[in-house]
Amino acid sequence: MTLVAGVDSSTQSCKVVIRDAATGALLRQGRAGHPDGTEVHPDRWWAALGEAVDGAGGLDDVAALSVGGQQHGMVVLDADGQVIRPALLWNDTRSAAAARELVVELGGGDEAAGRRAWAQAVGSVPVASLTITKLRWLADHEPEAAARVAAVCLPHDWLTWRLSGAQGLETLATDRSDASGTGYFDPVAGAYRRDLLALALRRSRAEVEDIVLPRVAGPSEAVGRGARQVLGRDLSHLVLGPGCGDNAGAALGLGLRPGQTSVSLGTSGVVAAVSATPTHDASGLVAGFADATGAYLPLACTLNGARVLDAAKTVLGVGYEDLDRLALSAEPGAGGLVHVPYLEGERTPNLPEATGVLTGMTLGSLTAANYARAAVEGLLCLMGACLDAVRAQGVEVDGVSLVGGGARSAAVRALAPAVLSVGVEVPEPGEYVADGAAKQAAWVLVGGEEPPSWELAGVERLRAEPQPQVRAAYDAAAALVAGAQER
Ligand SMILES: Nc1ncnc2c1ncn2[C@@H]1O[C@H](COP(=O)(O)OP(=O)(O)O)[C@@H](O)[C@H]1O
Ligand SMILES: O=C(CO)[C@@H](O)[C@H](O)COP(=O)(O)O
Repeated sequence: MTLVAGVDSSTQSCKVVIRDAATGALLRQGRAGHPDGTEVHPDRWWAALGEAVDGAGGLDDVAALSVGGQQHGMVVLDADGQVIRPALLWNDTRSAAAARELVVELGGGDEAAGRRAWAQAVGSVPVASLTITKLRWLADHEPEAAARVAAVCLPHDWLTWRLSGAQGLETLATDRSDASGTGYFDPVAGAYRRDLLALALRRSRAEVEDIVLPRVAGPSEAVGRGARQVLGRDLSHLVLGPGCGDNAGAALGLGLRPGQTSVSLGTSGVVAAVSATPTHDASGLVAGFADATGAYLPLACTLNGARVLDAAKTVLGVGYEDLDRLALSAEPGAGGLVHVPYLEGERTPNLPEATGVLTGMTLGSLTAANYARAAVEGLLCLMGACLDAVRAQGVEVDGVSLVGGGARSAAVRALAPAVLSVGVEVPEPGEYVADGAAKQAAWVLVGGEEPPSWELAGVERLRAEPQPQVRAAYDAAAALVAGAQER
């Protein structure tokens, strides 16, 4: 039996799965936590990877490995390959002003023109999550650090590079899905836009010529082998795949085909659809990313995902099961209580400075059950708005696959079809990003035009009468928050 490994180095943890390359059967897995915070030194991901590999029983019998990872994190390296400063993660909003500046600058002073220009150039309008806005922040706030930048890469690129022994900056490699989240890669042309990198760093095009950007490998291309002495092991037998951004990894793990959509409730909330054609959404709600197979992955991502549930359970002083029980004991609409859960600011819609609100509070409505229900409904309505944004890009959505840690919530699963007004399929709880990375590793080994097709186990199919009134109440409350931000 040939074994492959897939890694998901996500915001909150690192997960490793080991699967049979031929059938996809899960053989072993491991996991280790990442530190909290929106700024993390990559060494912490490396340590967690080592721990998760140990938990998965090591890699001695594994033939190939790919790394999927949280997108956009800015990893800057000096000429010796040393990390210059802790990585700024996708959910770090300090570059919100930089994002606004970059939009206006590319539009020659006109914001609307700037939005169109960015959407056309790289498929996405910069928001604080994208790597490019973090580079502008670095240039403006830490110019000495910016001056030392010899290479820029992403979390998954850096981990793959370390596994290969970090043999010089020119051996850095990435894939099209993660490159498309930088803001300086055009996924349609398949080429970096160094002019935009120069704009971000406030340098001329010639001055950024020598900055190393990872080579963008093909979807099933090997990018090297493991090093002889790394993570305390000999990994020289290991073929390394190009890896991918976590959302593209989830799409690959789920086996999504063009026209199929996922809703992921991890740290972020993500609606992503595999598409044969690219999108260029000048509103900025939908990012025009690439997938991990050569197609596209229009995607709407929120800063607020499953941690909305964590916050509700902390407020109520209960565990996940009791939160679910409370939420399911309340009526649809939570007695008029509406929670707009912008607890970390928000990216979709782009309101980085916003805070969450709870409206409709009366002596009658303000119960633990209604609050629990409002938290679940609010999170799902936020995802519903993302679904609408993706639909507005011409993507037909008549059903979704629900994944991520938040899909473990019985209340989320039960309310999703009614609040989202679509059929919902919930595959068995699992690590679909790591599974996608493992599938990519198998594809690297066997080759061919298409990734291997592995059977998905135990898909639950959920249908319910739509409850548009829940979404209407949410939209009204969300409009109040947006209005307050504009003033
Ligand atoms: N039983 C559960 N009910 C609700 N949420 C859960 C449950 N188990 C885990 N979670 C949520 O899953 C989240 C982590 O999901 P995960 O997809 O692993 O995130 P990430 O990939 O961003 O690290 C936690 O924030 C937690 O809220
Ligand atoms: O920023 C995005 C996508 O654009 C996020 O989806 C990150 O990729 C983090 O993902 P999770 O840790 O929530 O899976």
